[in-house]
Amino acid sequence: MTNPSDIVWHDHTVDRATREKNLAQRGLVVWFTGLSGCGKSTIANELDHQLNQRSRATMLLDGDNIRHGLCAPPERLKTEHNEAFAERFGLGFGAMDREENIRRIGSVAALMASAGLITLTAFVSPYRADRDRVRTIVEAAGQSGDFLEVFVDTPLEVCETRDPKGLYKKARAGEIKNFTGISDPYEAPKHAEIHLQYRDGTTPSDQAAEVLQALIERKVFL
Ligand SMILES: Nc1ncnc2c1ncn2[C@@H]1O[C@H](COP(=O)(O)OS(=O)(=O)O)[C@@H](OP(=O)(O)O)[C@H]1O
Ligand SMILES: Nc1ncnc2c1ncn2[C@@H]1O[C@H](COP(=O)(O)OP(=O)(O)O)[C@@H](O)[C@H]1O
Repeated sequence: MTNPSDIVWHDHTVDRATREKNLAQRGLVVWFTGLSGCGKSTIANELDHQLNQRSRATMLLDGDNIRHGLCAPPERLKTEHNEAFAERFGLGFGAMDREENIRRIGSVAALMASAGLITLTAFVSPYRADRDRVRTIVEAAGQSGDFLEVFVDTPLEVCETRDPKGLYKKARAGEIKNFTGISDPYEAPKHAEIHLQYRDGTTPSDQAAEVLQALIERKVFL
């Protein structure tokens, strides 16, 4: 057994305040959550673009991309590791696998925020407890207000009509199990800092601008 007290935190000469001063901004995590197809990736990508037009230092972590590496499924890990390794560390979509997925991403996002980056994340993250745990990790590494939850509140019917990857069709046909909104739960945030309510005709750019405005109001950068 590893005794956690044998692993000691090492403080670095270049601290967070120095990194933030050099970047002229505050590091934080902007956490997009919502159903598949609600617009998380599209809006976060547009916000990333709007921030970079203002010369801000950012990073975007996106569910589909992270599941190609850090949080790959067992089937993908099997090509480079043995079966036992792939089964132990590969992640699917059961509740415990999603919990570990969000834990890993939350830790990475907290490190990025500590580097002074405006860190955007786009994950379904359906469980409130998992998101709240990330909030705690991020705020413990920095300060209260370093975690902004953005609820992309697009109704299931709209997401299913969009079905950009054809996944709802497969889920309805029973070809995908544990599909959020169809055969798996989604726990909506109760106190999201930013609530992007669906309105017909509102563009991803409009919704990204709403989040950008919230960052400006919070003086994340000057
Ligand atoms: N069963 C099931 N449920 C939900 N989503 C599924 C599932 N299987 C595959 N996909 C695709 O994987 C993307 C979700 O990955 P995440 O890492 O964001 O999920 S989670 O936060 O761990 O719940 C999700 O991406 P988005 O559509 O961008 O949300 C889907 O494309
Ligand atoms: N206002 C909007 N905001 C976000 N996406 C929208 C909007 N209107 C239409 N869309 C479309 O909906 C789809 C959302 O897909 P995506 O961003 O991948 O969602 P998610 O990452 O939540 O699964 C895209 O095809 C996008 O073009």
